[in-house]
Amino acid sequence: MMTTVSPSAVPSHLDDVLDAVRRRSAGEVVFQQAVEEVLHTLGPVLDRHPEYADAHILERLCEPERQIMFRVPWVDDRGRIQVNRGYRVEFSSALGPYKGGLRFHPTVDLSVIKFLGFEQIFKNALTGQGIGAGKGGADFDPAGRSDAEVMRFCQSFITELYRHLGEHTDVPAGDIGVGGREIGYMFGQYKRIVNRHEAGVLTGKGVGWGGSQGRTEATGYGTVFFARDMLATRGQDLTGRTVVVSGSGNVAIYAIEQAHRLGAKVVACSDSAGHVVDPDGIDVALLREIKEVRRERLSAYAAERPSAEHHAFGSVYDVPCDVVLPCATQNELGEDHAAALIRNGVLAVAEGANMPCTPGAVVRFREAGVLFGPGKAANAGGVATSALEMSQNAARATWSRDQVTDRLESIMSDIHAHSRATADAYTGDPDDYVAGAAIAGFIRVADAMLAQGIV
Ligand SMILES: NC(=O)c1ccc[n+]([C@@H]2O[C@H](COP(=O)([O-])OP(=O)(O)OC[C@H]3O[C@@H](n4cnc5c(N)ncnc54)[C@H](O)[C@@H]3O)[C@@H](O)[C@H]2O)c1
Repeated sequence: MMTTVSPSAVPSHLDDVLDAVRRRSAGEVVFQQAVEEVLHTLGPVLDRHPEYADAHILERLCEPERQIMFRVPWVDDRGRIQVNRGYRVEFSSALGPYKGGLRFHPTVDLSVIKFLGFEQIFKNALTGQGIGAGKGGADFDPAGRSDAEVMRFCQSFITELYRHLGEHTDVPAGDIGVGGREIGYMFGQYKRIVNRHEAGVLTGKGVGWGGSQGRTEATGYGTVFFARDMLATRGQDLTGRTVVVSGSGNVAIYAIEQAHRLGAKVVACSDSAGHVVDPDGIDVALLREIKEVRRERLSAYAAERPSAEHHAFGSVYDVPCDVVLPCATQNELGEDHAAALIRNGVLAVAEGANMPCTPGAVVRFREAGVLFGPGKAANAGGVATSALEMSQNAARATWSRDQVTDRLESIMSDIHAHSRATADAYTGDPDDYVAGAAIAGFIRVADAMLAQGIV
């Protein structure tokens, strides 16, 4: 029998859920952080909708539908046997097939994959498309590995994971360390095993063989559209603004490109070995050549660009700017960084990465009146465009780059408007995008779960 949770009992209900997560997922620090961030925003919605608590929606959402962990053995170029650990956490299929990227990075563990999968639930719901939520990856480090080693790793990884995938079941994409090259190797092995050219099983494919125009650029472009829309609420725009971007991978590169298109100047970006400051504006063609083709460090950028300086120490967030786009990794922007950015007059922060700002940094930005766009909303353009890729695959259709970018722009505007309106309706503060994005995503998933019964 279900218990009835009255509004006055909501805070203790949230505490109970959080306590259970902490107990069951002991030691999974970033997963707990992601759950706490969402749960802290949900009080007002549970007050108004006791049916969600009565149906134990939160208890169910915090427990993945399925967690898969597996051995990934492979042979390196010197003939030595290597063993990595692979993961796929299938969090929620309430809105569609599990959907979310694969991350290949030495820091990957179950906690990291669960935090990313949990975030994906609300982000994917917010896009308004028919996609559930999942995330996966491995503690494999592609840095310094030859193409042949990366191929053998990807083949071994998918030889185990393929049985859990399918265009109606679970559809992975890229994330840190997984780009077009890795998706190609994994798709090839999947096709070989199942003997079907099932284009919709992975997104981020090459444009010539089932990929969508504009998918590579979508996350970075979408983050900049979101920043532009936030600024517009204060009668401001990006023209002539100084921007700092962290990271120099897929999301960062195309955020820089779109920021330049909209009239801003990006003066700094980073990688895990330092950052570059380029007062003339980052040269995107050179950055792409160094990062996407040569796969070198940012120091190579500074060596070839007279206006740029490379800093192996210090932080990219010490560089004065109007807008900051953290596009590297989780918890990379802490309270001290936020304080430095605020001192230097930052107006807006849009998270291209997932959870790059620590909870303390978010509080600082909000208290200082800085516009803050959380990753769930600001970086949803990537997965939204992955869903467009799935639509094209299902229809055996190919859309033009302009069609895809126009759709992306309108999806990002809808996410922005919906997050803002939801924040206003539940907290009375339309600028509270953190609450607005989480609540809007939560309501869509919760309503689907109520309709689908206890599963
Ligand atoms: N690729 C997508 O479509 C997508 C979509 C939504 C969110 N994201 C998120 O965006 C972020 C970046 O993903 P990506 O796809 O660009 O990966 P990527 O591998 O292409 O790039 C990651 C970048 O971050 C840098 N980096 C990693 N750790 C760092 C550190 N500690 N300090 C500074 N730089 C560091 C790397 O050097 C690299 O430049 C991740 O948080 C990812 O989850 C990606």
